[in-house]
Amino acid sequence: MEPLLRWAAELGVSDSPLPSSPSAAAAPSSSSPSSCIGRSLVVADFPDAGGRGLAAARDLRRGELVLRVPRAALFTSDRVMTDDLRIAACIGVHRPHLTSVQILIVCLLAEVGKGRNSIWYPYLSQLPSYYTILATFNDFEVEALQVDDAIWVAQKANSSIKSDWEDATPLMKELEFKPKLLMFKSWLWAFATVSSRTLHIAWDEAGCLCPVGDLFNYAAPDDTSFEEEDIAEVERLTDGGYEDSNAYCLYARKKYKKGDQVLLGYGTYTNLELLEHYGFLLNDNPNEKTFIQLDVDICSIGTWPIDSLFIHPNGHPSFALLCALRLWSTPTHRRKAVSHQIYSGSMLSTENEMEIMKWLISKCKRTLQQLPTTVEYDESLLLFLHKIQNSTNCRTDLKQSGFDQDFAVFLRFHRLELDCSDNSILPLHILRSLERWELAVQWRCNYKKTLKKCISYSESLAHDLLLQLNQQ
Ligand SMILES: C[S@@+](CC[C@H](N)C(=O)[O-])C[C@H]1O[C@@H](n2cnc3c(N)ncnc32)[C@H](O)[C@@H]1O
Repeated sequence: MEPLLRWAAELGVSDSPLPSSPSAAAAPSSSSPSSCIGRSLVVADFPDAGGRGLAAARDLRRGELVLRVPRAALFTSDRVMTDDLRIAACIGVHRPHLTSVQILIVCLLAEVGKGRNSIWYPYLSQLPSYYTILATFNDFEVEALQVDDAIWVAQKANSSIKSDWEDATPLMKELEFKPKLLMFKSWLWAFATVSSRTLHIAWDEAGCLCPVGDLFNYAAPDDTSFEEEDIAEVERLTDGGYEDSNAYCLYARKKYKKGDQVLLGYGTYTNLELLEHYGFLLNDNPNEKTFIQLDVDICSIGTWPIDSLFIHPNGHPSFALLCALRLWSTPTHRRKAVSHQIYSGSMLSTENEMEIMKWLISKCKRTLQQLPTTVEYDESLLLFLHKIQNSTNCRTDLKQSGFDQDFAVFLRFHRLELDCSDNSILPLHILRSLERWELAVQWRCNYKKTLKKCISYSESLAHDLLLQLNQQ
């Protein structure tokens, strides 16, 4: 990490507030030219929240500038092409048939191919060696998602990246990439790097790679994290962006105590989207949306977009889903008469609301029954998967777990014998597959928990409605 921080300092990356800021004068001069950070941020490990990340080196105020990355340090395709005219010439010929993301990936792989001769080497050598985005899931791991929609998203992600790779291969051959860099595996690695680490810039849809700035881990944007009393007009409400000062500027979105992890809000993603683009998910994601299979007549009944028809993490149906169900459960000849009431979000009648709750209960129960495993099973499997990844004696741990059958299927998929030798540590590719399997189980388990919450919520509401009916 030190070579990266030194290299970044030479390029002007800095976590020091601008000299005009009063706190700059007051802050101790702890950073040295050998590192671009140390005054506001330090690199730290957060095993339960993203692994390597950035911690506050001192108490940070909300809205404070915490990192400036000048344009000279941003990895963009135009920068690579300005520095390497051969790459620029080849890309120029193929550009009309390629997207900006494909071009950035080719530029990234071209620089990786230069090894130590690349001016980006200190940065490239600190990039993760593997990723867990959905497109990297093998068939076993995709199957473990269990829910058709999620399986479809994973398969589509993989096939679309494969097709991008095929389209860009003639260009990479023209650039005389080494055989290893021409492989789909390398393309997938570069795609995942771009997907999970780029920041938005106005002049390139693919975004930019931002050395050191891409060490911030993610927290779901959640308005409740804002402390009203801290809001001053001059303070920033965004995480950051490319500014007139020709630098990417990143700000603290809230107050941090020294040692806290400083987090960025990458956007409002559901867990499936987080998994698809970033390769992780949050058990407590305020932006999670749980979709259930809805008949066409429900989906098309009103003007609500299909992606607004979902269940919230607390089990409540979304406003649009509730409205759509109210309309759908109204006899056709009465729909026009009640549409004003429906669109304003009002309940139509106790009977109508009861019917909807009963429908939700039965729909969620049927969905859960059709899935091959229960929440309880998934929870124990998660404990086992966690344990086995850290195991120094997998045979014993396996025997005690009760998951030997599942593990046998997993190993058979990888063409490995079940008979792990005594105190063997599992091979690296198996450990990585276990990590992705765990993510798939975590995703489906959260999905099922939300359906169970929806059942409880609907049952309790139906119970209250029944009491109201009886009192009438
Ligand atoms: C921009 S990088 C952040 C730095 C990264 N941890 C590293 O070591 O380079 C984004 C990646 O960090 C990980 N990550 C970020 N936030 C996370 C979180 N809250 N939980 C788990 N992983 C997270 C994911 O792998 C994600 O794709």
